[in-house]
Amino acid sequence: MPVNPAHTALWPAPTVSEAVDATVHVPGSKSVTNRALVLAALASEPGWLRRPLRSRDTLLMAEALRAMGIGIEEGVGPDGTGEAWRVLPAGLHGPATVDVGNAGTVMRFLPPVAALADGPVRFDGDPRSYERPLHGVIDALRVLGARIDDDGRGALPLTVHGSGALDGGPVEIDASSSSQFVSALLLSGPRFNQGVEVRHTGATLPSVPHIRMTVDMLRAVGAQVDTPESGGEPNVWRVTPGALLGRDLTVEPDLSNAQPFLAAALVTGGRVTVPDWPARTTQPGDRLREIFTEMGGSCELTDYGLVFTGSGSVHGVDVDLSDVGELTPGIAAVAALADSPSTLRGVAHLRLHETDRLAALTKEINELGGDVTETADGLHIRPRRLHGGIFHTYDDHRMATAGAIIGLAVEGVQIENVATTAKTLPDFPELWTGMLGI
Ligand SMILES: O=C(O)C1=C[C@@H](OP(=O)(O)O)[C@@H](O)[C@H](O)C1
Ligand SMILES: C=C(OP(=O)(O)O)C(=O)O
Repeated sequence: MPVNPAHTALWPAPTVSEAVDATVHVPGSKSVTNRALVLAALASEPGWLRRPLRSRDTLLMAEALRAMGIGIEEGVGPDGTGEAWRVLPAGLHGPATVDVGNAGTVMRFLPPVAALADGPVRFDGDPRSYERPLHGVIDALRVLGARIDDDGRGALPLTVHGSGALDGGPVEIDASSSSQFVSALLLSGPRFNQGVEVRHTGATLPSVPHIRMTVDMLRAVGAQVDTPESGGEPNVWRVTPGALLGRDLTVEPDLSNAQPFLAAALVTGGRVTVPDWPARTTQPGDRLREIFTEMGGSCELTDYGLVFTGSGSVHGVDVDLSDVGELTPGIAAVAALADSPSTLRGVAHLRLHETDRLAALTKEINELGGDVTETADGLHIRPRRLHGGIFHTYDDHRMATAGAIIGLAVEGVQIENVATTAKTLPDFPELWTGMLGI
């Protein structure tokens, strides 16, 4: 297979000797944008998405919905300011083909949508997408009445033979490998004939805030959802069948993508302001206020946004990241530069993310002279003096941003394929050098 030059290109990560002092406008949330697209597509009237994230994952979602017949017009908003997408719901059609890339949200949220289409919808994606868990969605849809052809591994590639409607009803799943199984079934649930009742039977459940995000966004478009938090049984979510409203939704900045910029303030003893940080949010990135404070910074949340200030010292942490797994690479990078060891727990499922993130972080930090060991469910990180070298990224956007954090403090770090950040943050190199005033 020919090697894509972008995949081997090296980006010299800038090193700084002075404290960073910058304001960084972080683009919209991937998780919110892709949920909003699905909900708007399933609504019974047109809707708007303002400040959507425009990245590989969200463009794949938009393209997939278009392939099934939904209108999505990219342009400026009704008041003429800022990017806004108009979503025009329509009957869902097959035959259609969906490229999921390596987007968990696309490969998991769309098979239930495809089950509502009136013909076959073929799903395919990057080689890594074949390895990422999808059995929870496939098995559940079969129980709920869908016909799906796969190669028997419970993974991509596959075809959902939509018949225009799905019975729905109760279903048990083990979502211990991805919270997105639960979110996927809930998002389309209002359009199933009997709604859906999802019962998680596994021993652990990662990324619970992302399930809350799904529930909040469903309720915001008029769905009735019963949850463990609203007095229901533990690990059971129930969605009542019903029409969804078309809304005008403004997407919050992606707080997980704010992480490298906040980390820059922490590592350099500087200050970074992120405008429009929401006062209340279900995004897991909000936990950074607490975790990075424990690691040596301090923060102030104002009407303008979040001001995060480093103290000049970086401390290790012992933290359970099961709720906020996508923050692990960035926390590991900061922990490798700290003045004491760290233990990151509760994230065994990261072995099945964009890459095996526990193995990748261990290997890449150790190749720069670090001392990281994998545990059954996380990492032990003992800081050491690091040196330059190539930081491989394995087509993982968060590996690239983790390498850039280390590069701030360690000369000669070269990030392989920084373009992989386009998955959720296409302007990363420009935002990074802009923050550093380069
Ligand atoms: O629903 C979502 O938007 C996400 C849920 C989480 O997935 P897992 O539960 O598979 O970790 C998270 O890691 C991912 O980045 C986004
Ligand atoms: C795990 C992630 O993405 P995905 O939505 O592809 O699961 C992530 O963004 O860290």
